[in-house]
Amino acid sequence: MSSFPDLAALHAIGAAQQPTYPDAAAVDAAVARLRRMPPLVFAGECDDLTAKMAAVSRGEAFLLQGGDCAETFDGVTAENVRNKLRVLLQMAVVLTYAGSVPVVKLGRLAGQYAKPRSSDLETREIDGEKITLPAYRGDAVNGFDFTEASRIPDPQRLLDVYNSSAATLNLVRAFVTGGYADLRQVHEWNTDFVRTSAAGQRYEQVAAEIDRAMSFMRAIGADPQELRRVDFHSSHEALLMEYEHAMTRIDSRTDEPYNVSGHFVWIGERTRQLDGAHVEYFRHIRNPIGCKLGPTATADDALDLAAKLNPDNTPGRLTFITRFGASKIRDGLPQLVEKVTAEGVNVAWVCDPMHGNTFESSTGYKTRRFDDVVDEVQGFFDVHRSLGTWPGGILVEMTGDDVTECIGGGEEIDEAGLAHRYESVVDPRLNRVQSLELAFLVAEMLRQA
Ligand SMILES: O=C[C@H](O)[C@H](O)COP(=O)(O)O
Ligand SMILES: C=C(OP(=O)(O)O)C(=O)O
Repeated sequence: MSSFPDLAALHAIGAAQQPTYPDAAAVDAAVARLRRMPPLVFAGECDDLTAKMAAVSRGEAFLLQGGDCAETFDGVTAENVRNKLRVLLQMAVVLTYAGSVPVVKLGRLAGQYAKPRSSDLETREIDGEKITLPAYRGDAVNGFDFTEASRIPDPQRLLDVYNSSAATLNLVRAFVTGGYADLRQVHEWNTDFVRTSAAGQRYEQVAAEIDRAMSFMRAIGADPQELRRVDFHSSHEALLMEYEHAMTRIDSRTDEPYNVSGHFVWIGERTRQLDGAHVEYFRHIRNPIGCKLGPTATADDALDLAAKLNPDNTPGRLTFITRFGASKIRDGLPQLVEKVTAEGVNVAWVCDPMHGNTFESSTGYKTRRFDDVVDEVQGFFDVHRSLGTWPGGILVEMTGDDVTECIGGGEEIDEAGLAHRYESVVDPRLNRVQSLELAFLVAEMLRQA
């Protein structure tokens, strides 16, 4: 493999979805500062996750990847991080217990601050006048406020991404190793609000069964450490060349480059061009990586990407995250899986049931139907079952709060109800009850798989 390219070489190739910074000297200063910062994750931890993803690709484990569509700097609070983690832990318990499968837990957090956009511009009508400004590209790039000043890309934000990710990851590490993720807390994660929902009551039954199993284990003198903590890793879309390149370090053990801003990083649907800068960057780093595949991806695209991103065919290195949309997955996915499998390519298949199912409600909100999300996951399981391959996991945009951003679910949120608490700055997330409901439905699919 050729040597790790410098930033200028990547830009010369052409990187899609990058901001245009007005002040090049300020960008250089931010990048130089980032290059001196300590890593947020260790290369050895990334290797551990690669081994876990290899188990996923072999059909021995299931991936649960979840978190906000776009993290915000204001959202870095203990309450917000804990709420998100709590729902992810609940979902993992449901999948592990009801689905009877080991679950690899991966937060879409501590780095998910940059967003690709369909359009470079956003137009709003204010006091009868149409105003057009640069689109919001995530807190890593510019501000959400709809003002000219706020929408100017500011490289100082790259340092804010580092600091916010460090704070989040620090708290997550404390939660998952410091007792909060102890399985004896399984009831505590079921907050009052969720407990009163149908999914919460179902969860309570699972929690009671786990309690009984643990009492039994204690009675026979077994109290394994694995019950007191969980392995939890971080992930984000590695979109911004300046940030991701500056956060890449040569591992002292192996002399290989690793992205040390997150354990798992992925290439988005809009930046997976085979000859583009993102694929070029990703082929050099040694982290476990993902690549989104949408409805326009062909089986040959998937094979070409696998050959370039994982030439040694290392198990666990590459995950294909498919995001077709509920109406397209049953027609589109089989040819990809069939050909990739026939060629003996090692990948984990993961379903993102969010990004192919977005539409604008009559009330003007970007939303998704809970039923479409479930239907896409069901289609994903159906396709894999018919081909004898393993449906390796799900990637969901979710939050630990009671937002009203997706339509449907047991709470029956309707289009009018979206206005009640719509907080996402880009795409709609499942709220905590919808997330738990989805976990029960997927556990059922897993049981049948
Ligand atoms: O999260 C994914 C993308 O960034 C998002 O769907 C793009 O949204 P847009 O079409 O509103 O730009
Ligand atoms: C942008 C995203 O998805 P996609 O690249 O699949 O559109 C995302 O997961 O945030």
